[in-house]
Amino acid sequence: MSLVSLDKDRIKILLLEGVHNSAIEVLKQHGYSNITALKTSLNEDELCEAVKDVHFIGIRSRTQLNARVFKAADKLAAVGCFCIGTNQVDLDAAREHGVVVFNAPFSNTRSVAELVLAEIIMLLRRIPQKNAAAHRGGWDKAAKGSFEARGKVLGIIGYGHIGSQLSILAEQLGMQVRYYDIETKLSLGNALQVRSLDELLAQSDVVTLHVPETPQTQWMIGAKQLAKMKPEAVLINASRGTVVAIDALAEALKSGQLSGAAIDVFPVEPKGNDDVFESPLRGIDNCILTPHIGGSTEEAQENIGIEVAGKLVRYSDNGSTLSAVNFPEVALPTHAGSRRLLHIHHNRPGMLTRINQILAEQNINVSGQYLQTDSQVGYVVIDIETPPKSTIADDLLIEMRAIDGTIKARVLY
Ligand SMILES: NC(=O)C1=CN([C@@H]2O[C@H](COP(=O)(O)OP(=O)(O)OC[C@H]3O[C@@H](n4cnc5c(N)ncnc54)[C@H](O)[C@@H]3O)[C@@H](O)[C@H]2O)C=CC1
Ligand SMILES: O=C(O)CCC(=O)C(=O)O
Repeated sequence: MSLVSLDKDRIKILLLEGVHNSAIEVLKQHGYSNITALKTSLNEDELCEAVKDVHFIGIRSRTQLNARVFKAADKLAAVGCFCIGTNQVDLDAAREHGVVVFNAPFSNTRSVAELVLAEIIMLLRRIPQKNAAAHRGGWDKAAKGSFEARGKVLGIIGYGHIGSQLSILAEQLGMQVRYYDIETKLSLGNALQVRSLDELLAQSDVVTLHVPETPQTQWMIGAKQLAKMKPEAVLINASRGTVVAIDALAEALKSGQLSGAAIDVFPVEPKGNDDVFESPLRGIDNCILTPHIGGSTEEAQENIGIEVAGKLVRYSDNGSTLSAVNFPEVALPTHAGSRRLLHIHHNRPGMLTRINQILAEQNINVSGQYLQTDSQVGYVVIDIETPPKSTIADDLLIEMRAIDGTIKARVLY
């Protein structure tokens, strides 16, 4: 019996935060049946307990996978982020533990762009406050302060997959698009890139944020930036909760400095649907609050489930790391007729020599070898020809694990 490779039904998979059923279907189609799926995220202590025997974990944006969690997860091979953002994962800690992290870089982008487009119209027409008044028995039919989107300036911060799709949709409405991005970008349609954030804030009737969470984007919109926006402009944030200083925004909305806002993401978000949502923005009528649902459509979630589960399957079955966000990328053919060993190590001189020495000493016939490195990590995949039922791959693995500098080594099913 194999010592170190696992039959597929013993490979444990933990899915959190209501990952779509499409993911479970893909995993099952490929023979993975040992799946636990939970609707909520888990806190740090719960995670440290839950990940102990887990080989693959699937999360969305809420679950924080930090260094302590990776330390507790000694069997973990890969993380699937069933979303775009990977800021909730300590990617360096994952790599140091030989854990590959995947995400779904495009599948929910259209959903976010559509929601933002709808919010632009709602905010320019002052629908949030009129809606709130009507619910209280009020009747505010005045046109004052309500505008068409046509001809207005939309300022997009972050012209990536979401920002650029929104740009096209907004032009269909007759909006003039300006954007600010730290990179030089291809402007779509008639959009214009501006040179600074301040320039964008000063020109725009609507400002919308589509940047990742990074040290540079943290609190990039605070009281100072809000003061630079046009009087009565509106602000939309469906990127990350740490990008906008919420207290400053609440002030700007209450004082009428901004005419409205739509916020989908918050510095602290509830763990699951049953938890209470706390925010200084609660109760402010001219603010649309949504529970981080920019990407929550049936279409997006189904596609993300298929995409990320597919990446986990390819890594588990083949060792393929194509499109990993923290790891050297290797696209691998299937390995029918051979056993495949994976060796993940600190990128230092001599590692490949040591691995090949072991293979030579054992007189192993290598039918394929693949190596990819980044500044920190080396990833070697070796296909060997062995007689059926031979345990030679397992013996080799034990020797390879003993090489100084090894982070993780395994033999594939
Ligand atoms: N509310 C929701 O449910 C969702 C939120 N998101 C968030 O939206 C973000 C953006 O998504 P994508 O457009 O797909 O990402 P992307 O990576 O395609 O685009 C991000 C853009 O921001 C730019 N950027 C980075 N730092 C910047 C800075 N300091 N100033 C200006 N521009 C900067 C980049 O150069 C890039 O063009 C994600 O990172 C995620 O955090 C994504 C999907 C769903
Ligand atoms: O739908 C989710 O859980 C998170 C969406 C998101 O923020 C992302 O894809 O980065």
